Amino acid sequence: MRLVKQRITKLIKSSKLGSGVLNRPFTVGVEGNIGSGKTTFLEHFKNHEDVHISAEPVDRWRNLNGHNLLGLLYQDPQKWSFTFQSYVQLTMLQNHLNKIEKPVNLMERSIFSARYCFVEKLSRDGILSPPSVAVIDSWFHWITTKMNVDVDLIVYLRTSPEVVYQRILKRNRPEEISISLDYIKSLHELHEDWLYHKRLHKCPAPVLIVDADLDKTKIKKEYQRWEPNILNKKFGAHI
Ligand SMILES: Nc1ncnc2c1ncn2[C@@H]1O[C@H](COP(=O)(O)OP(=O)(O)OP(=O)(O)O)[C@@H](O)[C@H]1O
Ligand SMILES: Nc1nc(=O)c2ncn([C@H]3C[C@H](O)[C@@H](CO)O3)c2[nH]1
Repeated sequence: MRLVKQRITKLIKSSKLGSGVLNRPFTVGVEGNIGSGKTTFLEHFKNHEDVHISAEPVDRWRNLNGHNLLGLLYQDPQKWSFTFQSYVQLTMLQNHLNKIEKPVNLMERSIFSARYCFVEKLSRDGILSPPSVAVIDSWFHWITTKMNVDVDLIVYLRTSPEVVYQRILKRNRPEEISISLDYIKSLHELHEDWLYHKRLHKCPAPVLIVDADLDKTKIKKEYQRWEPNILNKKFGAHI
């Protein structure tokens, strides 16, 4: 309760731009590796009257004025990763700032995982050059200090790389045919450092850990276990 009080006080004191401080719903960031089940998790909540789903804007990344930026990224990351990350940062910012009427906003990923997991990976691999990372970071810093992109809770769909890799193969998204198990393992370690060990970048909110390796037949109970924390409309009740 003390933590919630602190966050409400921070919201009231915060003079951030963006959607204002008191008309922001209880915002939950659903994070996890590729194929960890984020979309499936959101499906579980999508018919709840108090919940708005902010899906990851993958369709926009696959068609920006006819350009499939996601496809270009995976075909030639050296050439297209800056272009792609620039557009990811814009579209995720738009998701954060969307005017939501409902008390709970469930976001699929966030501006934070784009920076702390994906950009981090591209930077460490030397695919994004230091000047490119510096530009992305400059935008990220301005956005996260001047705009109201706060998240109140993170749900981390924690998985094993081998499990999600099989799911990705089975789902067979055309752009993802070049994804390797090594890439999935690296993204897993970055999620773990950020959300489990909390030794990478600062964590923007408390983290709930969901065992997302559980198969579809068993995972519903795991989702239901966390409903009270996620449907925390008391927090968002003031909008
Ligand atoms: N618990 C589960 N058990 C088995 N298969 C699952 C489970 N959750 C999701 N899947 C399957 O794995 C694939 C990826 O699931 P989903 O699209 O929900 O993941 P995601 O995290 O949204 O992926 P991405 O990061 O690529 O958007 C889908 O084919 C889905 O049906
Ligand atoms: N490079 C990169 N940066 C991001 O910020 C990012 N966010 C998501 N993705 C990829 C993962 C899935 O293939 C697909 C759907 O999540 O998009 C990203 N890829």
